[in-house]
Amino acid sequence: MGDLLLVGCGKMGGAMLEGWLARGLSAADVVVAEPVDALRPRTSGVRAVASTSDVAKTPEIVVLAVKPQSMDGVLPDLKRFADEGAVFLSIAAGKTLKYFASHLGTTAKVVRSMPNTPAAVRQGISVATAAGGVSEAEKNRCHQLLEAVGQVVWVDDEALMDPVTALSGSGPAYVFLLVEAMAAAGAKLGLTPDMAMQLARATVAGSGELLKQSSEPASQLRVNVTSPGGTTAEALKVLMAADGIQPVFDKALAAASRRSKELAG
Ligand SMILES: NC(=O)C1=CN([C@@H]2O[C@H](COP(=O)(O)OP(=O)(O)OC[C@H]3O[C@@H](n4cnc5c(N)ncnc54)[C@H](O)[C@@H]3O)[C@@H](O)[C@H]2O)C=CC1
Ligand SMILES: O=C(O)[C@@H]1CCC=N1
Repeated sequence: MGDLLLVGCGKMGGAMLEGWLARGLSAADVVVAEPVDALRPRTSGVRAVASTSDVAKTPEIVVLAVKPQSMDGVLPDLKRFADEGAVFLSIAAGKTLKYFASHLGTTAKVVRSMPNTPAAVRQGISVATAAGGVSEAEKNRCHQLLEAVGQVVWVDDEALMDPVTALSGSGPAYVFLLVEAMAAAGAKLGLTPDMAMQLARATVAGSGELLKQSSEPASQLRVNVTSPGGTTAEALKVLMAADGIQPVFDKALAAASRRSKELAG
């Protein structure tokens, strides 16, 4: 996949690095810039430095995995790599291609993407969009990096990245909250908290695997659980009421999408 500089080795950067190494990217081809000593990889053979200013050689690809709020601080030192033709793959929420052009130069080759944390177990999904100057071969290189940790979808319309971020980028958090909420509700009905959490966790994980393996749509998998006149139907009357789960998700995703736009900065 060529030589690569990973800027930021936190939750997402670290997960992606593991995926790349597992996929056969040579450790000798990766440099990680991460100011937090404890987060710098130690065992993989990857070279790690505290700051991008310690990196002299222009990498083929620079993966930007710092918080959107840290981006202004990292880009000035990286502009020298943009000037030398490096391709930038950003995973930062909100940060637009226009933003990168204003900091790295209008000819900078930038791909904006949005992965999600199931990348840590190579079950992620990323959506990506490329600036005009990025060649098909360069897009392919970015595709390979994202594909090492899950599925990849490309879009031409960058405006879709805000709803994408709200749905799949932030989405794992909604699913984990669902586990917490189901466990809490089970405990209120008399289960011990431990047992309620065990049941909720296994139910969501198992349902996810069923969804993954089945060719049936989610709506049919739901129907398959719902015996006429049975227990599920009673619960779904509550969840699918006009004031049930849909308006809550509508509001939640709209809020996340709005925040993604605000982070454009
Ligand atoms: N956590 C998630 O679920 C997802 C996060 N993202 C995006 O990924 C990016 C990283 O997010 P997380 O991994 O969650 O955050 P994080 O805080 O775990 O990782 C960011 C890392 O960047 C490092 N950093 C800060 N300044 C730096 C600098 N000057 N040079 C090099 N490294 C520096 C920090 O020490 C930290 O380890 C964000 O832009 C976020 O929007 C995208 C998709 C999902
Ligand atoms: O919460 C955030 O801003 C990041 C982007 C998507 C998931 N986590």
